[in-house]
Amino acid sequence: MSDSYSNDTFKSEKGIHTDFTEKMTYGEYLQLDTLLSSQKRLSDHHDEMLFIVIHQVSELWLKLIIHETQAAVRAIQRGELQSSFKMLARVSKIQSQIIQAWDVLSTLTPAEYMEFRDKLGNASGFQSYQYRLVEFVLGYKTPFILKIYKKDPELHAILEKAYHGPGLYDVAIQALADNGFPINKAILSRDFSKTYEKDPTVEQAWLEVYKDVDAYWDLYQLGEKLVDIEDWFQQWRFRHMKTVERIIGHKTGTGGSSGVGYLKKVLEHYFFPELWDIRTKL
Ligand code: HEM
Ligand SMILES: N[C@@H](CC(=O)c1ccccc1NC=O)C(=O)O
Repeated sequence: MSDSYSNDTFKSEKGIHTDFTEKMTYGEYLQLDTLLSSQKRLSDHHDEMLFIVIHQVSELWLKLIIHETQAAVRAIQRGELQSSFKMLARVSKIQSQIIQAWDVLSTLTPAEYMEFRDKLGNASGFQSYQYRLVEFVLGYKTPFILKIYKKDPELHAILEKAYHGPGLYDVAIQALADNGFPINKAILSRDFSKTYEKDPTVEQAWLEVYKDVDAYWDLYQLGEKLVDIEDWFQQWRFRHMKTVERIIGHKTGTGGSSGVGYLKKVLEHYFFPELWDIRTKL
């Protein structure tokens, strides 16, 4: 199945190109012309290349995270938990890979960054729509985010769809209900465009799953896959915050936020709260 938000196959009106693939080269298949001519520095500063490449690599990995997570949501909805585990495990591996990028970026000194920072204008990672799609599929819905994309109707529509759709945790909670756990009806039919807030029936269900993992092995595996993803996500947020502090200290962000202060605040958010709360109770 193709991505729900991007054009990801070589297609003509007749369908996927097969005649073309016979004589195709490595570079054509990977569209290296486009990919490798997309690193355009705005300054002639040597280190701006590092800055661009790190961001582009991160965006490519985000693309795969979205592809895998959206497919995992659909698999869980179909009750195919085993197949979702494979995709969610892949997501965690990508997350661990993305985090390594901070070590490379940390070789950029504050003085080097300041030599080209003013060229970035008001652009900021804050505007990364793929990052927002990941937050949305993980269930974090911040109302002011959609407004950023008002001037781009196509992008706005993609984000709006994800904003109003169920997140990974919503389908996991539905799986708990489908397996006989008494989940509050208001949670099952909740407005998905609101960030999830914890509920005692969901906590009770996860508690029972975690107390008897042999009886509920699949649901336990699902819970642990979600904990892995949240754990890595928080590590990414933390490394971003620390790398930013290391490079620009407490300067205000180009996106208009307080900078490090804002990034520390976001760290307080939990995606799957009950899965963390139960640790204290087990
Ligand atoms: C020198 C390197 C970097 C600096 C100084 C930096 C700084 C910042 C700052 C200050 C913010 C807060 C918003 C603002 O006011 O601009 C922010 C947000 C953000 N940055 Fe970076 N950043 C850097 C590298 C990266 C990289 C490599 C990525 C990877 C894609 C990234 C992705 C993001 C995202 C997604 C946000 C939004 C976070 C949220 O709203 O929770 N940043 N960054
Ligand atoms: N917000 C950063 C600028 C920045 O990092 C940035 C600028 C343009 C494209 C991507 C960026 N990366 C992440 O926020 C700053 O305040 O220096």
